[in-house]
Amino acid sequence: MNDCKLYVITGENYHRGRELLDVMEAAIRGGADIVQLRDKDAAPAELLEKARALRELTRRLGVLFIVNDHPGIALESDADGVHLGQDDLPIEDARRMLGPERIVGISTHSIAQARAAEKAGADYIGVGPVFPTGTKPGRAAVTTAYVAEAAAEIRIPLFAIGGIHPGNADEVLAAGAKRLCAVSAVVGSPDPAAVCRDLRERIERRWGGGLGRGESDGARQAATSIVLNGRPGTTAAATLLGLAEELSLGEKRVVAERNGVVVPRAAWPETEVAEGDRIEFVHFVGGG
Ligand SMILES: Cc1ncc(COP(=O)(O)OP(=O)(O)O)c(N)n1
Ligand SMILES: Cc1ncsc1CCOP(=O)(O)O
Ligand SMILES: [Mg+2]
Repeated sequence: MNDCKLYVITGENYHRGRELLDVMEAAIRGGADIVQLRDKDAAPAELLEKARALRELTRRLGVLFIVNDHPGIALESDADGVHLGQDDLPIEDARRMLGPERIVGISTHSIAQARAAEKAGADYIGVGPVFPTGTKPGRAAVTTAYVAEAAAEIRIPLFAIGGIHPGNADEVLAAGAKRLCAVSAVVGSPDPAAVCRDLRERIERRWGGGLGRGESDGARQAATSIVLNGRPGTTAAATLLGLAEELSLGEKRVVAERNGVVVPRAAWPETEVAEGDRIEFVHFVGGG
């Protein structure tokens, strides 16, 4: 998940009658590369149904999918991971439930919480709310001072969150955040794709666009620029198999195309991923 830059969280109160999947697909097509299902109102069965639908969408479009608050739903929907709050299940317990491969992220509101999260093995932290926000009413803003403090010290990826929109994103990036997260600015917009494009461009203008997969915040690895499922990106993978594994697709029923030609799975290990390749992974749907 190290190369994820723009995290978009669902917020159906903001969707203005639009379908959840349509809004989130627009966000992903605009540049969101990690998506979270956050729904405080849905009953468990409805939440699971939404999680499964978002899992299918995110897999088809090649982005990560996280479930807020509910490790059990994350497992049942085969999500990539779970996001925990400070008052939720401890990281160690979530890790035991989800195993070493899935992502466990946690909200932090102070440098002490960030240090504890890193020590406990979190894969990423949320840092916020940076600004006051109607999505978390009554929660004090941590300000960009905490963003700067965390960015200077914490080695796992951090996503700045809370009241972030194109008009203030540069301030958050200038404080040291390399990754942004938003709810209302994206899903409340009539054009979620345009807002995501704007936020992504700001991130890339500040930090560069070629952050490779597997890169830690401290060290850049060699990266190959490719177009993956229609979106420009980079990979550190040398082969199609490596790329599929990076995307957690190694075991999945997907068809791969490289530059318009279908590549049989048996040939993935020796099919090199080269600069400028157009690669599509298509989720295989259907029975029989
Ligand atoms: C990426 C990200 N960061 C922070 C949060 C907030 O989580 P939490 O503090 O548990 O609050 P709720 O979202 O559960 O209201 C998040 N969901 N995602
Ligand atoms: C869930 C959450 N956690 C900290 S701030 C926040 C809300 C972010 O929503 P918005 O981007 O609409 O301010
Ligand atoms: Mg929570």
